[in-house]
Amino acid sequence: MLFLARMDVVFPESMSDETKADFQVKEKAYSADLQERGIMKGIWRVVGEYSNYSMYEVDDLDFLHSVFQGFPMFAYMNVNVTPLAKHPNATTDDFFRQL
Ligand SMILES: O=C(O)CC1=CCC(=O)O1
Repeated sequence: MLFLARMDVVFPESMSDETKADFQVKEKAYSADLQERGIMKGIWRVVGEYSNYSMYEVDDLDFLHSVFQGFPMFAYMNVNVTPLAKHPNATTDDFFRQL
């Protein structure tokens, strides 16, 4: 099953630049691992915002939740998830293989 997530990152104003940078390094490594494992199918920056859209292919909602909870920035993110079904007009079953 495919899921689209929007993540909005909100760091507290009191957080230092060093701490933010440390979170960003850890987030990048965690994200790269998810992509290598084929769990995260892609991630895109929302232009002009500290937000992303990312896509996940998983069979289990509890597992998806654990994936989100594992993000180092999880405590500082608002996550909205949309499940995606096949559109009747889609010309392929595997969009990502086209990329
Ligand atoms: O959008 C960001 O920079 C935060 C983030 C969440 C997952 C990821 O890889 O980065």
